Amino acid sequence: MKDLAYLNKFFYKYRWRLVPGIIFVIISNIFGVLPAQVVRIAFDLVTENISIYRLFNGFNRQELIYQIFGYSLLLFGATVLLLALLRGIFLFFMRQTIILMSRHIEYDLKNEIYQHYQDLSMSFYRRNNTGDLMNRATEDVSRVRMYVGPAIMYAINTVVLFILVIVFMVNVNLKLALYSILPLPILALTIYKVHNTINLRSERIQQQLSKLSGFVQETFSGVRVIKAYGREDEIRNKFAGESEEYKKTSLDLVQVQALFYPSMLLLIGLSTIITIYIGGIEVMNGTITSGNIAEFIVYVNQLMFPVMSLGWVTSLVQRAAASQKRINEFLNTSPEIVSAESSKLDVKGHIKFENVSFVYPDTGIKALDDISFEVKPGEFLAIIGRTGSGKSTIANLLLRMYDVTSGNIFVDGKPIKRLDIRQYRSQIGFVPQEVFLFSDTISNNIAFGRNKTDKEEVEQAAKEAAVYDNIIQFEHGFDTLVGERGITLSGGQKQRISIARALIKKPQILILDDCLSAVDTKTEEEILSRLGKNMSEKTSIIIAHRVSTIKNADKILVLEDGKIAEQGSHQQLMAKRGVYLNLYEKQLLEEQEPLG
Ligand SMILES: Nc1ncnc2c1ncn2[C@@H]1O[C@H](COP(=O)(O)OP(=O)(O)OP(=O)(O)O)[C@@H](O)[C@H]1O
Repeated sequence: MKDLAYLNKFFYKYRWRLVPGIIFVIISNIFGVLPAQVVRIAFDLVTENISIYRLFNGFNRQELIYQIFGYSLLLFGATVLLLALLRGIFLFFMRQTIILMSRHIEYDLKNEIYQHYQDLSMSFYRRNNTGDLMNRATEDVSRVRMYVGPAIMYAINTVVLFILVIVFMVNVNLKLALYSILPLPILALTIYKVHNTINLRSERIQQQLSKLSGFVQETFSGVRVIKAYGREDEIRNKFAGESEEYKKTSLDLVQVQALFYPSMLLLIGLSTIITIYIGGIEVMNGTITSGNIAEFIVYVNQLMFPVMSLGWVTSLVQRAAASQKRINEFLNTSPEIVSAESSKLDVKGHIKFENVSFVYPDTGIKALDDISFEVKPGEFLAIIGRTGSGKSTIANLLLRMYDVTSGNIFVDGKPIKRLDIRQYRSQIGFVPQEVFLFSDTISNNIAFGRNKTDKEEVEQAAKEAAVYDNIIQFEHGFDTLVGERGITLSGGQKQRISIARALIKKPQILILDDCLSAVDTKTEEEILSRLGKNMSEKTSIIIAHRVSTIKNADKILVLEDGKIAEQGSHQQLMAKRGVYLNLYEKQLLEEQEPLG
């Protein structure tokens, strides 16, 4: 429950909705209880008037009495209607204040979580899966909303109505009051238990549904592999199995729900019978009137809803507390990478790694071991090495996705930790190994890193990435949608669009992480020669597998198991006749083999 205390700040923020909301609840309940008294008076009037009417049997006054009687009944009916109308109006206001407040809190909380997610570092995203992140920001927030809205509203409603009704009941007759509310605690407890079972089973359905949709999503994304391997039947059977499980859990839920209403009606009926029975005895004893029985029946029925909601509210609060706990877990996670506040930053592009070692915190893998190198503005650094040798890790550290385990990284002579991270990253153009394009137009994908871009800039960037000719061949050109809602691009096209996205930023430091692998050698040369012109004053770092890509680099780092095996220019490394030459000769052989 203490987890829910986090939400108190929102109650304070929206106090001018909450306080009037509570007042409206009280007023609406007063109008809800008063009709019972009107019913009692009307009932007593009926019994009295019937005897008077009979007394005047045979007199012409009887007709007059009949008329007066009719008018008074009409008046009572109209009063009940008016009270119901007033109650309705205040119920409307109650919802307009409290439920509206809950929607505002839901909005604030979602934004707060999303904002916090964005500040968290890469290791957080490695530790937690996307489904879980999404659930906490959506599903859990919805549950919390049920607490700040409906649960609070019905809880106040229940308390107010209870106090009012019990006071009225006890005023009439204490004994009858005690008897008629006797089954209510059993009703509250039953509803609480049943609700818990319903929630438990609903959750199981929800889990099974997520499993089912996850399965369907994966099989549709991997439909090519399924078809190519002829596994349609197996997949269909697996789907049928999962669906069967879903059906079973759904049927379980229906079973409890089917029991819910009949058992509730039974308990309500029981209360009414007790009221009539005990009330009848009291009427015979002359302690109450028959109108009081009618009044009590209205009270008992009025109490049903709050009693039912008591069980419901309790389970809502419990679920909200569990959800808020999960939300707090993430909100209390502080970002591992903390940006330094600094004045305006103009990156020149001088990078220095000094004895840098790095161990991935989540796996404990030592990816870099005592790495030292330097790149000056205007230089072209290439990193080459076998898969898993630590090349992408250098890019990760340079972008400060992680902090080094030991050693130092300097940018323009300053430790990287002392830079304002946002300003620094805004001056880096990074093309990751795994291309990611948003489900948006090609133009918006290219312009992603800039606040404002014009058409010419986008086109220019596309030309520099040698993808312009491909794009204009599409029916909608730069407005072509890519991804799920649009066309599927080839691997090479995707890579080049993501290069254009980095180039449009006119970065001071450009990092290309093995992003020319799906591009043919001719296009690769075209891209590299344009880069050479554009990046003449700036720093370029290219991670590659092919020696041909990096031959013209000012400096080449050859990585082996996280260590620098060799470094120097192509000529220097060839002359060394070591790892680099070995790699070069192997690749040359591979290229010639198909010909030979
Ligand atoms: N996010 C991560 N969390 C934990 N370990 C990682 C992570 N990324 C990489 N590693 C590990 O660190 C080592 C170096 O990986 P890295 O991605 O830097 O290699 P690479 O040289 O870029 O390989 P490739 O050429 O295949 O892209 C590998 O052993 C890898 O398993």
